Amino acid sequence: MYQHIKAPAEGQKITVNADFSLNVPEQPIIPYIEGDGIGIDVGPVMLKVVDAAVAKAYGGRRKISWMEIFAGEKATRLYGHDVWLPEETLQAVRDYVVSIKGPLTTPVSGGIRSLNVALRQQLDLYVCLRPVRWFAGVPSPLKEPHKTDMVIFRENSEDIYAGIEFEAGSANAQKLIRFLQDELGSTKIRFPDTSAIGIKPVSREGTTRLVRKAIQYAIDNDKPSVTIVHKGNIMKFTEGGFRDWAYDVAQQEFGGELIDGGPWCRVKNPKTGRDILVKDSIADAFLQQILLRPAEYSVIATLNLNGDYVSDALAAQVGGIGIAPGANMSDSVAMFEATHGTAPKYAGKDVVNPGSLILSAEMMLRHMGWTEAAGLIIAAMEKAIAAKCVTYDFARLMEDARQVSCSRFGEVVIENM
Ligand SMILES: NC(=O)C1=CN([C@@H]2O[C@H](COP(=O)(O)OP(=O)(O)OC[C@H]3O[C@@H](n4cnc5c(N)ncnc54)[C@H](OP(=O)(O)O)[C@@H]3O)[C@@H](O)[C@H]2O)C=CC1
Ligand SMILES: O=C(O)CCC(=O)C(=O)O
Ligand SMILES: [Mg+2]
Repeated sequence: MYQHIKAPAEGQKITVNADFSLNVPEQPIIPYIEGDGIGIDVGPVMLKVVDAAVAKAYGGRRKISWMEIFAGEKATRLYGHDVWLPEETLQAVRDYVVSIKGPLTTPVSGGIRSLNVALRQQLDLYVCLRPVRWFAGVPSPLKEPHKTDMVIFRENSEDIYAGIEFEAGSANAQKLIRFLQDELGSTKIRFPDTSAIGIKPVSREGTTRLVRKAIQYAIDNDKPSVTIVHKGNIMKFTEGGFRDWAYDVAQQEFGGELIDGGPWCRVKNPKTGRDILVKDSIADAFLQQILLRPAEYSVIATLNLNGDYVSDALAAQVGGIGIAPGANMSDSVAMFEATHGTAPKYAGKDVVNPGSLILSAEMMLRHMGWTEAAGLIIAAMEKAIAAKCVTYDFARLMEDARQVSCSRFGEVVIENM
């Protein structure tokens, strides 16, 4: 029994088999978190678009029973002023297997730690999957935006995001600094009295499970390459470890053969017989390569912070974070979410682009095997964009665009199904 979550009267849970495949009933219950800021704008539009696509694709045979669950500011209003991520929300995400969320606010400097990161860590959603591709007609700063077609596998459970940080001047920061100096011989902390300290855990286990998913994705989707993005020249044991362990996965688990003595290697795709090139790139150079030579990159495997930067940078190449979807996944549980944040200045104004959350829902439908409904959403969005009927973010970059509101864009997508 839940305290504030109301389970719908109709519908069943999605369940997971031992091999992690899903049993999806005809009327699955799917939990959703509305989110803070523009969550109130994009959330309802996404729900309407998905319902319309499912109705159109399956003529009433299939239907989603949405179940609102709570996090962020809305949770504090319901559960108490300090309850940002109620235990029953985590439980529902676990129990119902597939869910979707809007953005959640994280204050800078003080205040609560990220609820987004907490959801990922507490549910061990270790893959942050962010596909980036261009839709015809979307305004882009690139001359050839269609050449950007990548899928980011961002490690979602480790790195600087673990939140092991101590404030400058605090007793714990001082204790840790003294330990580093006295016990570990560190002489490199430039201003020990006024330093804040953060710890960056990166493990072989965390790297291996992420890279395994990335290479398997390349195999299943017939992709030409997997690029390991890291800053291992500077952070030798964390980011450098990530690179070395990633190559180990390619060789030891997928039979990768070294090219010219390595470390690049070639994995034979058992499904197609084609080669998958496994290579690496140092993160700063990678950020210029994706602008200058995007066609050379396909599947990207990277650490948590790099993945955060790279996903917004790549989104900009194909229209911005207003249209960039994503998912947080473990082997069994998947939580879909927009790549963008709460954009507070636009909250409640019905102006932002709901495309990112709609496309995250499209990924969700595909994950459930409801590919016909997913296909309808893609085709309808393409038509809306081709007709230049777009929200402000695209309209300001397009000639002769017809600017529409967030909710109207959703209606146009539905009309085009
Ligand atoms: N997963 C999550 O829940 C995430 C949460 N956040 C949180 O969100 C808050 C705000 O973060 P901030 O860094 O400002 O990043 P945001 O993504 O919220 O917004 C940055 C800018 O991106 C553009 N933008 C974002 N969403 C849309 C959209 N749907 N349609 C069109 N344009 C969009 C706007 O650009 P313009 O001004 O040019 O119109 C906006 O000002 C922070 O608390 C942060 O922690 C951030 C990222 C992810
Ligand atoms: O948790 C946050 O507030 C920001 C997260 C973020 O930027 C992301 O997941 O891309
Ligand atoms: Mg981000």
